[in-house]
Amino acid sequence: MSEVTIRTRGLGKRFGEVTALDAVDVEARAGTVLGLLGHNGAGKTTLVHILSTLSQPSTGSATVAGFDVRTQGAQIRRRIGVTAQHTAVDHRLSGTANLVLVARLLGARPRTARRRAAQLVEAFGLTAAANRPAGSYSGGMRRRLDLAMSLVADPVVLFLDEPTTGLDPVSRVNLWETVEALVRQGTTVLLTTQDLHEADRLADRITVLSKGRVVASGTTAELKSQTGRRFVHLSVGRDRRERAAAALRPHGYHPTAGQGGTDLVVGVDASAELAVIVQILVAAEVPIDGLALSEPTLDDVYLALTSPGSATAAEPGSSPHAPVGAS
Ligand SMILES: Nc1ncnc2c1ncn2[C@@H]1O[C@H](COP(=O)(O)OP(=O)(O)OP(=O)(O)O)[C@@H](O)[C@H]1O
Repeated sequence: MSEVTIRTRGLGKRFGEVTALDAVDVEARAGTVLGLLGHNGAGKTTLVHILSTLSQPSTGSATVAGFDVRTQGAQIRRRIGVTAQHTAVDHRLSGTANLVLVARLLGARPRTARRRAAQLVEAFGLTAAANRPAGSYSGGMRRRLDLAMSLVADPVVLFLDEPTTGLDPVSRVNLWETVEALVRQGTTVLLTTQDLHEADRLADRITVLSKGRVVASGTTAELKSQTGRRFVHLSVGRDRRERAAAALRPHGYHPTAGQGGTDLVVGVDASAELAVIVQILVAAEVPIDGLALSEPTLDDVYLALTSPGSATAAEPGSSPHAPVGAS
């Protein structure tokens, strides 16, 4: 088992009356991506600020790369890279000059700084534009440069705050592949994102924050199974939809209208219920043209965990569908 690179225990942060973080425990192992999800104001930025030593916790403890955020900030700052939502790129300087500047600020000699800048320019596919002012770069190129700038010092831990916001689909995938390559080389990434597809793709483990507290933590598969709900998608023909819904209702199933080729969607707690639903419809003499079982998506999980009255939101995926035969 690889070592733990980020660890918090009972971490709390208060701003006057506001409790931004309350007894937060998170953990990320070396060479993995920890996805941090949560609504606006959930406490994500506060947590990243504490871990990157921009602010001190009110209670609890945290270590990054084995160093204590309260007492060993300088050691931590030497080992981390931060890519924030507002890029650190100086638009007047060229890509190369931005990278050289960062390297020089970190204490590298001019020659070493130029060498590191050249390596990163190449690694991030910016060679052709390296000597142009960064202000002339596309959004995707600027994001790549920003990421390259956070990697000048070869950080052990990388904090990525919504790294692909505003990027086109191809640039997003390119950036994801870059992050995946870094992680394969051993970098630990703390990824804050509102993009659940991004979290699903990149994160090994996910922590969901709500109102400063951890409401769920685990692999995406664990979180998906935690919501406990799967969906049976039935094709029975539009004219038989009513009859099928009426047959299912007395058994405690409340089908909703499907979309596309699906006529009905039924939430189930276990895959085995698929057989039960089929038996009910066969007994009611409703022919089934097609059926499929779908897993909850990370969006479903997130909504179930964070929406107000999340017990009712435990019917993930059903929200877009109108109830059938509300009698
Ligand atoms: N410097 C501060 N002074 C007072 N309150 C603050 C301060 N910083 C954060 N807060 C409060 O702490 C809570 C958590 O904020 P934080 O910025 O960490 O949330 P977030 O999850 O990053 O939100 P977003 O997704 O909108 O960026 C919010 O209620 C916020 O208003």
